[in-house]
Amino acid sequence: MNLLRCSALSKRYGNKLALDKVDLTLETGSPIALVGPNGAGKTTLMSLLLGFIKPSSGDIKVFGKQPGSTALLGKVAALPQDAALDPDFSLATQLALYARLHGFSNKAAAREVQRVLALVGLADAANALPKALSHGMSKRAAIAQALIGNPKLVLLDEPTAGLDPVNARHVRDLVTELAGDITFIISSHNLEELEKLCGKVLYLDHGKLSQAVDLTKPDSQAYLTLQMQPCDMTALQTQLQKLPGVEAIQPSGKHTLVLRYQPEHAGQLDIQLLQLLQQQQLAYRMLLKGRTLEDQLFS
Ligand SMILES: Nc1ncnc2c1ncn2[C@@H]1O[C@H](COP(=O)(O)OP(=O)(O)OP(=O)(O)O)[C@@H](O)[C@H]1O
Repeated sequence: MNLLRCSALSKRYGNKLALDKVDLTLETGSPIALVGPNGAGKTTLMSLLLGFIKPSSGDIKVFGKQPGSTALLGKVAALPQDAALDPDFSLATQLALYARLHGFSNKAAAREVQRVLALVGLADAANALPKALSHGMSKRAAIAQALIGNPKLVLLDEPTAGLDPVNARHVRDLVTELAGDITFIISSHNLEELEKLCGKVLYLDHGKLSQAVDLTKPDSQAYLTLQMQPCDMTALQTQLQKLPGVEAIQPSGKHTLVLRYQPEHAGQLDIQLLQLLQQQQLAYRMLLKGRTLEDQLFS
């Protein structure tokens, strides 16, 4: 199903061009990452998707409709980065109010609150005040708010920023669990996390959509990423270069090498590489077919 279609979408604030003729078509499905340096235009694109602001020129359609139109009411939701509930009213009271605003009756709103709180693992905290919640619980409560009414598209802005590893994982698991019913667009600077969660990565830079990486497809060229235990990386690189089919080797970080090879060698190269490490009595930490998202975007 078509999720989003932008054609020559531009947004200008005064003389600042925040989005510059973005053409983009996205289908519903696995989570989509939106990455790019500070000021690249990510929040602007999210705000356009939600209908909070209007394009300066070009066109944008979400599920075939104009963002902000009544046809999209309840279908599109967002978790802003600094989302916060009123500290002094219980979760149940506030979420019920949001559910009422979505058109639920009093009774249905109470059921909806229970449903979304259970989804985020906060069923027991319905009567808690937001000021009594940990940062991780507050984030989950804000996600619960975004899930009211069963939206089909949910935009998450830095959903795990500032969370400890356990709570961050909880949020990631939640997104993975819900991704069958909801398409998520996640804006984040955490590439490792996005790699775990997303099927597609959009890279914005200076308002232009400069790359779109499909993580569900193998790298178009053949790569292996080898992460070693500390060893003489220069000597290892010389050895690896001699393996049949290896075209180029690029260091990536202190103990990691990215090998580009001729695709016809895909069947044997990883085995030959492991044999070489065994002969040399070298220990590796990880051997990955393909490249990390960071290497795909920046090398
Ligand atoms: N209301 C505004 N008025 C003027 N300029 C703005 C406004 N909002 C954003 N900008 C500018 O537009 C550009 C894109 O901003 P945007 O917030 O969309 O980037 P971003 O990719 O979300 O950045 P970050 O990663 O820092 O959140 C920036 O140069 C920013 O300064």
